[in-house]
Amino acid sequence: MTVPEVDARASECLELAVQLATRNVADGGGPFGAIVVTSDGAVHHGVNRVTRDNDPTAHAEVVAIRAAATAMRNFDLHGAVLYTSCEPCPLCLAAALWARIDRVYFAADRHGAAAAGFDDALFYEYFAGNQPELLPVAHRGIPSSVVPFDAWRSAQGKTAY
Ligand SMILES: Nc1nc2[nH]cnc2c(=O)[nH]1
Repeated sequence: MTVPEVDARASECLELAVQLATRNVADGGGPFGAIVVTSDGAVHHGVNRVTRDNDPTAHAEVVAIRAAATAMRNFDLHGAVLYTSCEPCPLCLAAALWARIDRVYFAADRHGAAAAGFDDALFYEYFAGNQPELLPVAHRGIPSSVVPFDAWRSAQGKTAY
């Protein structure tokens, strides 16, 4: 069942994300825009800044999540919604999970991104186990690997996340 007010808000927010994405292309950036609406109703913008900042992690969604967390002075964005011009890539989806965002709405999908030359769909294939050669990852369980976790478990006054 759909809730009309929620759906109206989603369309409006997605339109804004798409406008940010389009404007970002005119400004010399990638064609991605996102907003995070936090639990207090504030709207936090993000656009893709990868090439401008030489930061491969500066995807629109990540930039919006960082802006929201900074403004909220909290790494936990429980109660927030992410609206993005394009389906979050695995990096952006992981950022939303770590931020404890409640829900995600997207406009274009990974196949639209692929048609524009972006590897979002390919990286989903990697995580599905279908493209292992893209990035070989090896486990070497050296004995000291447990030391940081032991330190964490016994740390007093830590901030868990
Ligand atoms: N969803 C999304 N996919 C991307 N692929 C490359 N950059 C981006 C981005 O900023 N957002």
